[in-house]
Amino acid sequence: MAEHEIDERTRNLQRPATEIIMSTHTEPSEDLAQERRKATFDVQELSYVLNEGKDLLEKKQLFAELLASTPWGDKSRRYFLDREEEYVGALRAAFGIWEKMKSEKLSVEDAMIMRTLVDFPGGLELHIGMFIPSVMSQGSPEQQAKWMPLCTKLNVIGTYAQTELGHGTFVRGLETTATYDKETQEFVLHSPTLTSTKWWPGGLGKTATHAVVMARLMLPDEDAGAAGGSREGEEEGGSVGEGEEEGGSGGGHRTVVRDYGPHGFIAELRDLDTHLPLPGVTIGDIGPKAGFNSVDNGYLSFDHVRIPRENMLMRFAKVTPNGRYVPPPPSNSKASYATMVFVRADIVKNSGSTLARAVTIAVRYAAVRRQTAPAPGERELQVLDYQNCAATLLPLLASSYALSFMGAAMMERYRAFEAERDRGEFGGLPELHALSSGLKALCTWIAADGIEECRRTCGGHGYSKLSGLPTLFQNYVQNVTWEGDNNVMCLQTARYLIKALVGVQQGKPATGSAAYLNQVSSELSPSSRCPAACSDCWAGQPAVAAAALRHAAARAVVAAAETLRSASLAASGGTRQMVFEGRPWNENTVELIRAAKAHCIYVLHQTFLDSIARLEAAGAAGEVEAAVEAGSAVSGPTAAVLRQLAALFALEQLERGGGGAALLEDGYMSAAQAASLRVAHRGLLTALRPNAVPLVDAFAFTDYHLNSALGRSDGDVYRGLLEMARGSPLNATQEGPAWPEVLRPVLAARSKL
Ligand SMILES: Cc1cc2nc3c(=O)[nH]c(=O)nc-3n(C[C@H](O)[C@H](O)[C@H](O)COP(=O)(O)OP(=O)(O)OC[C@H]3O[C@@H](n4cnc5c(N)ncnc54)[C@H](O)[C@@H]3O)c2cc1C
Repeated sequence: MAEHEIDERTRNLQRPATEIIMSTHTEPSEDLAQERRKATFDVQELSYVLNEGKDLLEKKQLFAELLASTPWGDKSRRYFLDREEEYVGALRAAFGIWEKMKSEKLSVEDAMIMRTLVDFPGGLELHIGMFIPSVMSQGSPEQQAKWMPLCTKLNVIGTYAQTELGHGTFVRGLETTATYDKETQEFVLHSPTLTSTKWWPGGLGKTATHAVVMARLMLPDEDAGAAGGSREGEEEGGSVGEGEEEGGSGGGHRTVVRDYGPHGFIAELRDLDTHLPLPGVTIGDIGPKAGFNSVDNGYLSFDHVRIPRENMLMRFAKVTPNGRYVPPPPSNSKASYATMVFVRADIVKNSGSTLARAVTIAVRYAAVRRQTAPAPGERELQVLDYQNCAATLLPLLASSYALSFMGAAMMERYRAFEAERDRGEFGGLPELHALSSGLKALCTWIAADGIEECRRTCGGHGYSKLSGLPTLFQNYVQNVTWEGDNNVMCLQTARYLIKALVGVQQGKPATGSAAYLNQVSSELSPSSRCPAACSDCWAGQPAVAAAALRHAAARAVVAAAETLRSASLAASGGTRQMVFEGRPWNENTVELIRAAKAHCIYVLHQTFLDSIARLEAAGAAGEVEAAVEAGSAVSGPTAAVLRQLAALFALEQLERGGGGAALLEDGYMSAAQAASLRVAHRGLLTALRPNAVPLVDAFAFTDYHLNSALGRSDGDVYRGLLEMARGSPLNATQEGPAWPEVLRPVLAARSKL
């Protein structure tokens, strides 16, 4: 930098101007410290609840320090990487964790914590998240014995290739085929159309050596061949395929095959020494995406590629050496439902912590960001004190708590189900499956939309990647699509709810989260009215808001069922039988999705209230200290704040989420009650404001995990921005990379003017 000397006269001239500025200047760190002094509850106590106890919380903090000191875990350049660097860096991080796991004998759970903290999704995601689980859940004992050691030693890297260019949601429509050759006891994998090209699988582009490929199983149909024709509509296969051998004439021989639908096959894609694609395999990266660019999502097609018979995953369905199909036992569908429930419960769990990260960043920043002095000479206001900012951030804070409690409850329910399953009981599975599907959708919608709202509330600095929010959103938003598009997920829940309602009407009680449908006739009777007598009731009596959400859910389910019933009339030939497919279903999906959402909102709120009651009851019992450290108890002041959050969550759904409008239309709520609900909502914003920063602190995210200039726990946001910006590759030289060849020639022209 050029020498810059300042003489004393210049300094003296300027000094009074600085004094004017400093008279109203504030230190962000001091603002944040001041916010923390306002807490009305024990932050640490709540941190233990949100982090599953003191031990786990301390472990996370220790891991964060350890990871920050590794070259592959260092995040200082994270926001400046180009695509290639991101891809390589994310893989290095994944291998780094894998090495640590071995060298320090860490558990899988520890490695998963590290993976969350490093927060660098890479080419190994699908190996861990889908390939290994597929081998474990769908592979026979022999297949597990063969593939698992290779997987855990990283001798092979796998992915899961289901989605194709032409099909995702409709799995039965996949076009990749696996045709059995009895003579060689091999399957021939083939992509017969452009649209059968596999598209999207993570790690497929440049990392994976193997994939579990979902392909339509085609077996020779001996009977049809002998008869010289095809047999349509038979049980297992569903449809019958018929084809001429490649080349047409082939000695005049015709192969007749039966289509048994999609099955999983392990296919080797790349040579293990050279990493080049094997003959007949076309493979590559699908290019840049809205986010998640450190992952090499890929494309793949097969040109008559042979794999051994043993590579079909055969824990359930089997193909014998002579090409006979052995169908899966009925327990197969239950097992695969159970796996889906687990994955979706995990997504629900992550939705809470992801939204909480965004809210932590935005609330801390809004508490130190000051704009607009109320009067000349006064300090500008913290933007969190503007009601519009509070009205955005505090309900999102409430949602992050609602989602976190829901995630913990879903996991608990899944574990309870596992115990039942081990006793051979599957009765609770349909309800759990329906619930996890709808909650997957609702929670990921709330989280994804919430992150973006947090970003907008941070003004200009929220648009900077250094805030952490753009990357968080870009990487998270895919959750509304993958593992089942959210609308399609809601439709699964709606189907369950309507069937449960029909069951109730036929005298079969609904159970679990849908049990409220048992009282649907009294709930929706003309005399059923909202009990809120004043605005204080909405905020202070949890049962009032809970009743309103329950009524909204019951009304939405009944409305969807009535719509479907009348649409079904024509399709069912006037029998009044519900039709759960085809036009009656497809032309009414808006009402059906609405019903699923209303149900899940009710469940989220109810779970929030139940969790608080349980924590408070444990806090009032003996052995409190141990229970608090285990994260299973809170004291009265903490429970009181949590109840305010639960109330705000409910009122937000009623006031802004559309639930209230439905209740007005229904006649359950009067115009006066709607007005008092609004007053109560605004009152809760004021009541929760002093605890805003303590409540985000309770999530106890480390600065390493947040990687945000705006979310720093010390509040020193402007220094944070400057420090991080200095790392920009554009700042590597003072004149910048365009100077020599682009800028200089243009600017040099000025001397010729
Ligand atoms: C980041 C990312 C990673 C992925 N990773 C993998 C992977 O590793 N392996 C893999 O195999 N796949 C992967 N996928 C693919 C993913 O699973 C699918 O994109 C997803 O299941 C949605 O299917 P689709 O793309 O066919 O959407 P579509 O089904 O085409 O959806 C388009 C629209 O139609 C609506 N719709 C579709 N069907 C219905 C219906 N029956 N009723 C009502 N509405 C309907 C949807 O709601 C949506 O609005 C990934 C996708 C993404 C974005």
